[in-house]
Amino acid sequence: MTTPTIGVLALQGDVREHLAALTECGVRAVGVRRPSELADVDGLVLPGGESTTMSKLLAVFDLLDPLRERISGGLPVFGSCAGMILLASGILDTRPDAVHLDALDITVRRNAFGRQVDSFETDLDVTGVAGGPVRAVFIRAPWVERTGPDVEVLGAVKGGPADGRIVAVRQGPALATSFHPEVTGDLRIHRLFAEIVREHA
Ligand SMILES: NC(=O)CC[C@H](N)C(=O)O
Repeated sequence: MTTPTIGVLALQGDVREHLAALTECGVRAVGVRRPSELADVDGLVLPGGESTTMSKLLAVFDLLDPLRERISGGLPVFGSCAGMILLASGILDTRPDAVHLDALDITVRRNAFGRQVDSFETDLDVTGVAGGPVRAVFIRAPWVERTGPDVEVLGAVKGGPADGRIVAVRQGPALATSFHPEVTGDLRIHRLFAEIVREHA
């Protein structure tokens, strides 16, 4: 395949950081705000930010139906933090009208790590990521409370009050992390996603 084009949903959240990380991975990285832009990408990153705000903006920007269609057509997607929440099939502790895109057969709990530890960092082994643990940065992050039979658990917290909580998952072309790989300068998660995009092209 020629260089894949990977979009970053650019409605809200840490769009620039994902665009920079993807560009460093050698793919063409573009912001996606319109259905025509969505139609042109080989994969899409849903960034961290605020999932209920992004839910509303998806509808305002007429992206909800086209995005659902592309996901059911097998578009590779990577959601980090709020992006993971949007990709889930079930969401706990959210607004009743929050959007779930059903790309992953998981139930997530929003803001699961609690207020005292709203933000923290830890080292995490991630299946499929070679070269040692990933530095995982959690910012008012969700965790995964249920995984369906087709979901592969790629990473879970080790130690502390959240020991064993699932924070990285994959189901076919859909990848999600509770944490923010775009803020650490470690490109391995973005490279993994770029590989998934190439495989599915
Ligand atoms: N850093 C993040 O993406 C936080 C997610 C946010 N707590 C939400 O519920 O959408």
